[in-house]
Amino acid sequence: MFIIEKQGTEENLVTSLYQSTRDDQLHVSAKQAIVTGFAADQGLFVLPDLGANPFPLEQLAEMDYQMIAQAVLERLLPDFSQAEIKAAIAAAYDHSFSDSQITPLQAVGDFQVLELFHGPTAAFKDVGLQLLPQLMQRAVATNEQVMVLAATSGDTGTAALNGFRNQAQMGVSVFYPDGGVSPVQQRQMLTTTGKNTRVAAIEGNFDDAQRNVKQIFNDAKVHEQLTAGTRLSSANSINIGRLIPQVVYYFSAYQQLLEQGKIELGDQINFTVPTGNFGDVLAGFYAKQLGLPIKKLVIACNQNNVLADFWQTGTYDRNRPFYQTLAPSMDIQISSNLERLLYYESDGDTQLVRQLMNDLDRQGKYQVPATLLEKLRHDFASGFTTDAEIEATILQVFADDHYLMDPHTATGYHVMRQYQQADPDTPMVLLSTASPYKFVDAVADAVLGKHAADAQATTQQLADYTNVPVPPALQKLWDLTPVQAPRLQPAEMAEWVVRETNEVFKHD
Ligand SMILES: N[C@@H](CCOP(=O)(O)O)C(=O)O
Repeated sequence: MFIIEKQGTEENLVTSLYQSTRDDQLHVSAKQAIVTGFAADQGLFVLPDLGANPFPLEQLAEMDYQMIAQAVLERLLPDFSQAEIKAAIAAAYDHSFSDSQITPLQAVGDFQVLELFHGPTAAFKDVGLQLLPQLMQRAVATNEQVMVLAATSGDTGTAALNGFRNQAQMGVSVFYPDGGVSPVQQRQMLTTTGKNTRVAAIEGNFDDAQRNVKQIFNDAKVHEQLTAGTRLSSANSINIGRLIPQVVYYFSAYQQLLEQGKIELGDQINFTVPTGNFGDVLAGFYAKQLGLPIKKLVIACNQNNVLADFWQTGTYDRNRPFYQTLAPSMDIQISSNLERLLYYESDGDTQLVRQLMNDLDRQGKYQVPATLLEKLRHDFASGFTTDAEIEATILQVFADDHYLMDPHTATGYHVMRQYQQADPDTPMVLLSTASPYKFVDAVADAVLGKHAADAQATTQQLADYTNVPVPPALQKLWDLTPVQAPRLQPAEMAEWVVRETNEVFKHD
């Protein structure tokens, strides 16, 4: 079916094709999948056989981050040449991360934290969004231009703006829920500007923003009004080019555990992953399919615990109250990437996936067959953390281990400890998704019992008290002048995209 094999030449002659999760006849190449972002039938692009060409695990101990990335991308993006992948990786990671390991693994007390926040915007999204523009640049036709849309609950927005800012042939438009992101996240977005960047606040939550962005991709009227040669794509993890770079840090974590002598090659390990849109934890599933010895991926939700309930009951039901929590980047009820997992765990049953997604659209819920639920439970466990537990966790971990966690990482920590009661012996890695200074109010409330009226003052107080350094990008935030973001109704987004996209590309 799909041949994923190197031919020994610089040119990658592979013919594998991506397809939609909802239609096995809708085929595209990896490059098309990245430039398009989202399938025409509203499905997500998937490479059907992830395990066809396993990662060379026996070589992992000798690899640095860039080499691991090369091996992962060659397997998952088969129509990119080795040279294209190498150049994209170098451009993405050689200078923009403050740690040479890119995603360093820290031992904290009796557990390991994979720190994913050493990129330019201090969140894990940088890992994908430093590389996606480089991949897109090598995939887009020379006579075309791409406006990349991002719905954000805080972190994706800034990382997308930073990654795509001033990239030739590309623009980026970000939609964030008004009042639904932290003050630091908002300021980051409003100060990360370039001539091809646009930001708008929307009246609604992340799900409203994401739903409308998805509609815009396949809105014929929008496409008719765009300047000729303009395409739309996505900076969210629905874009396979955003998700695949995240697979790399699972291998990197394993490599660092080997290097530190904490495991031997072949040992199974667990990961706990705070997740909202399901991209981060799905990347772990991809790593497992490529051969990484992962026993369990533990999904950590905040009070918006639709995923935890799903794993409990087999029913995904978004008909429930939407909470604004202390972990706002995970304030999401429609976890888009779960669709990809349903595709893989049902052995590529596109008809079933289409049916479930139709149920979700029409009734706001779906139920999976018992056999599928069993498979999901085999690979994943789940749990959730309330705001009160997030605060208590931040305080406790700081008091016990002098490690300062952001609220999303604390969400993960709490669920990780619950899970470890059932499996205390398998080595566990907790993914830390963002710098605590992106959520200073919540972190200061937990550690200091209060926060100041403005986030800059709180940042200083927290840094003085904890001695944990503020990432440079967040330190200089307060010297920059924010732009004013328009406030849109979700129904106004399409018209705004047309107008701003044509404006961005009018001189190209
Ligand atoms: N949590 C994100 C929003 C959606 O996630 P993504 O991984 O699909 O971009 C955010 O903080 O913006």
